[in-house]
Amino acid sequence: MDLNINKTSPVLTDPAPVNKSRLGSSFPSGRFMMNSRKKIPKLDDVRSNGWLDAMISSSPPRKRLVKDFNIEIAPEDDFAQRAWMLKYPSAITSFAHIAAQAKDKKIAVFLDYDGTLSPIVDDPDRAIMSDAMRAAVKDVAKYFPTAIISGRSRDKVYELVGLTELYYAGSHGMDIMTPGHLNGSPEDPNSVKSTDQQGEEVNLFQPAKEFIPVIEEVYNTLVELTKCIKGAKVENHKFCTSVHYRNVDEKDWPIVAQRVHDHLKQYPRLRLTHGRKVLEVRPVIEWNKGKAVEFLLESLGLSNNDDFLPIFIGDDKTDEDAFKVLRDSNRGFGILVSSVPKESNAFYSLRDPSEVKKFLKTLVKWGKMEN
Ligand SMILES: O=P(O)(O)OC[C@H]1O[C@H](O[C@H]2O[C@H](CO)[C@@H](O)[C@H](O)[C@H]2O)[C@H](O)[C@@H](O)[C@@H]1O
Repeated sequence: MDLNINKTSPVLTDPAPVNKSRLGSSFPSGRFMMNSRKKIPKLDDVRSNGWLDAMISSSPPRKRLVKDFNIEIAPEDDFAQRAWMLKYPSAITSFAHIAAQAKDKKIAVFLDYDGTLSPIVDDPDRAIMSDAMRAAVKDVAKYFPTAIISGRSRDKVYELVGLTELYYAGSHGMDIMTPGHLNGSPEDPNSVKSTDQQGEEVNLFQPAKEFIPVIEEVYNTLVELTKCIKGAKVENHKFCTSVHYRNVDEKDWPIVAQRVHDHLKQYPRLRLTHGRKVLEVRPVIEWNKGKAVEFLLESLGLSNNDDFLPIFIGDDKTDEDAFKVLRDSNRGFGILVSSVPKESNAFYSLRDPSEVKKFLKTLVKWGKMEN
């Protein structure tokens, strides 16, 4: 299949947020928000379409160190933080409320990886989960069906987590593995039988299968296009590809953005989304982490609202799709991992992976009492 025929711009579905304070930009933030009837805009200059601003604001500001006193202060004022915490209360201090919601139901746990189970670090290959976190996740899986849904490739996230007790979905949910005995969706052309690392029969659901060659092609070209930009790193996740700029000098960010945008103009069936200091190239298909949660709930037999309470814990924009599915369908809820105020479709919050671990341990204690 030729995905390379139309020479118009890639379709962007995530409008880039505008950070006016950093660049003094006055461009409207919704400029690239579009529906099928609207004309696809040209992406001629990343400065003028908000994407550069989005790159700058894509990671929470670091805490400021007051050198003389050796103390850290957060850039946000206390009042804003407290107001935000009222809107998104801590899942730890609200645990009694969560337990009350879960009464007579079985909890299903969905976890993001980067920034949730492992702290954000400069080198994506060194985003290692601590042994204590691994033990907490393993314990959770003893009491509750547990799945990891990551932007990374499924193989990579399995390698990092290393627990056989969990379900795994990689590439933002475009690669889902479920146990073979669950039958899968035999009629669905996106479903295939396979075997896992232990040789067990599994079902793979891969709704973006046809994009594998084009993602490979784009990955290879993006590696070439960014190889002379110091600090840039491109990852191939099989169904999507990421261009990291966390370690690129800020003055070179426009070059990264421009090269990625320019290259994608020739791929109308690919879109660009934005994570934490990373640009992500994804197929234009109606699939995301929210759809993956729905798929897993359905295929694992957990979709009856009266019996199951799904919880999704994540830190990034792509996790919002899952939070939204849970909020809109009024079943379960999202927990946003963030130490700074952010608008979210989640109901609760946790500050960082260490609080995620604490929450998971609390969940296990409660699970033990209930079982
Ligand atoms: O859905 P996730 O599991 O959260 O994956 C999202 C992206 O995570 C990784 O990048 C992020 O974490 C890196 C390690 O801490 C960090 O260096 C990078 O700046 C973050 O964007 C992963 O490398 C990406 O490919 C994933 O898409």
